[in-house]
Amino acid sequence: MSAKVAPPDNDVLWARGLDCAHQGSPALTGVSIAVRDSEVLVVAGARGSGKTTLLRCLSGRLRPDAGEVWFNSVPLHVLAPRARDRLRRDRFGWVGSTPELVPELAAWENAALPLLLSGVSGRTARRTALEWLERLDVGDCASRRPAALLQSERQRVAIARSLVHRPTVLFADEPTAPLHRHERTAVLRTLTTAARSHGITVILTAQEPLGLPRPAGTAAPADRRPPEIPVADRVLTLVDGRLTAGGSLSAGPRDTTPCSLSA
Ligand SMILES: Nc1ncnc2c1ncn2[C@@H]1O[C@H](COP(=O)(O)OP(=O)(O)OP(=O)(O)O)[C@@H](O)[C@H]1O
Repeated sequence: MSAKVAPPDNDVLWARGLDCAHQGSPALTGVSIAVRDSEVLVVAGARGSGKTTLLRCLSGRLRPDAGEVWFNSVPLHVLAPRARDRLRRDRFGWVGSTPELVPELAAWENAALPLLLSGVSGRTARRTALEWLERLDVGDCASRRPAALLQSERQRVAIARSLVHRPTVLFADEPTAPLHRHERTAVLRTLTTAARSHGITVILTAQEPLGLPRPAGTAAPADRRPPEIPVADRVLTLVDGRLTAGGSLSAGPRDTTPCSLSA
């Protein structure tokens, strides 16, 4: 794979022509995407449309069969495994749709892991982890192990862990999937508000219709409209492994579709 052209300066993450197949079945075909610094981007799509595969390729977890992925001026697609792992540890955060916590560690230790692994002192790591657990309404779970927590509490701990080291980019793959419906908006709001206040770029996947903007002209009258919570600056849609909106790398006005989530 060639790596001759660096991405534009204002894009923190940039990919071109991504192809990725699982056991011969194409999951991504010719996907190009440019992610701006500090934006909250939703990648929407039906089940099996390729959202997880795209996030895994963009975050260096999975090497695409073809195409380029750049993080700032670093070509992730040709980076040696050790350098890629270090970059993922220090600059990226990941939270998936099921919480994967270390069973032997308390909630605060799980949340503090990215800091402890990068050499931050135990005391600072603990204090910072506790702040994030409080922010995610699981401060009182700090000393418990994952087995003693509800699934929704475990997921909040996993979200705290994904943000604790203030990553440059947070990859959030359907992060509210294990939560009850009434908890989802609050957690999404906490996640996106925290990311915005720390300048963290977020790429968030959602199944339709979650996260999609209301079609033009179909807004309910203001007095009957549920409260809307700003989630994303932009929404891109994947259909059968192809981006269908806003993913173009060509020059010109960018897609700036705002996105809200009805509570
Ligand atoms: N490890 C794998 N082995 C085989 N096929 C896979 C694997 N991972 C994904 N696929 C297939 O690749 C396609 C895209 O899957 P992917 O998980 O990226 O989609 P998705 O939009 O995230 O779906 P979901 O919302 O269900 O998580 C699907 O057809 C899926 O069945």
